[in-house]
Amino acid sequence: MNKLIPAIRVKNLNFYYNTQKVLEGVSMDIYQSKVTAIIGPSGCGKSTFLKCLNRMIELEGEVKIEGKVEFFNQNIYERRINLNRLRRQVSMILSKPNLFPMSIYDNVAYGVKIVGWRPKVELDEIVEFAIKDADLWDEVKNKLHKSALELSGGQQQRLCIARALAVKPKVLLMDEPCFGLDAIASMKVETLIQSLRLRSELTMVIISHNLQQVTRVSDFTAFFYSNENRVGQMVEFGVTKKIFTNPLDSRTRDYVLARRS
Ligand SMILES: Nc1ncnc2c1ncn2[C@@H]1O[C@H](COP(=O)(O)OP(=O)(O)OP(=O)(O)O)[C@@H](O)[C@H]1O
Repeated sequence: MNKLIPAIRVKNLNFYYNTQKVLEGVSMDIYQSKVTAIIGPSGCGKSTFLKCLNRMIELEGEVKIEGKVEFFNQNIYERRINLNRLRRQVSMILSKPNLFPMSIYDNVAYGVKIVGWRPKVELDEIVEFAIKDADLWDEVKNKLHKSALELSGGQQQRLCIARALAVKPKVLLMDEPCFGLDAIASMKVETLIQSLRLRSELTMVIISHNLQQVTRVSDFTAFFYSNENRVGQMVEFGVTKKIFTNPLDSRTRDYVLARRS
């Protein structure tokens, strides 16, 4: 394996909703250009953790964060961080597609326009490239000005990915991106993740309950689990193949085996 460079370093992260502690002592590196999967039982704090990586968690209300999250060596919880810039560079794909009620074209152009004015030809090109990057071009090229909400669930999810790609993020956080999709739509999203993994500098973090999918798409896996006080911890992190064939911790082994059988 080539030298691994951390895009994000999480150092001793504790997280609270109000006074309720949800995550404790999470430390891990998320490597550049790799896919890291987060797995674990429901309620162990996977989504919460993901939202801490671009400060989306602060939209959840009264929250407290201790520890550090460094994005290319800068602590994102420092006061002077530009949140809009951070969330463009560390972009989030939710389990339910969250498109705007506007055209396919405008959805993808939206974030690009916020960053700054561009001539129409340039914008057209960015939109086309992003939709091609999201493996959706052939399906939508003749209806770019139709409502994005008329697309199927799987197409909407790939359009969300196109919208994120249009502003050239460094990291893509995906929270169960295939949730609720049928097998074919789910496979298309998975194929897209595979193709982004092969040909780009993009770093991806994906939460999935589908462990078969995790073994197919990820390079590294982190296993989260709630302790006896129902506080989430990262129990084990490693190369995906090792986590699934020879984990160190019995809790990881039990979870991986139970969900495979
Ligand atoms: N906005 C919120 N306010 C208060 N508590 C919350 C909030 N969101 C989540 N929680 C609680 O935090 C804990 C962790 O939730 P989280 O959604 O991060 O877990 P998860 O591992 O992603 O679960 P799942 O696999 O079911 O999506 C749970 O006990 C949950 O009830």
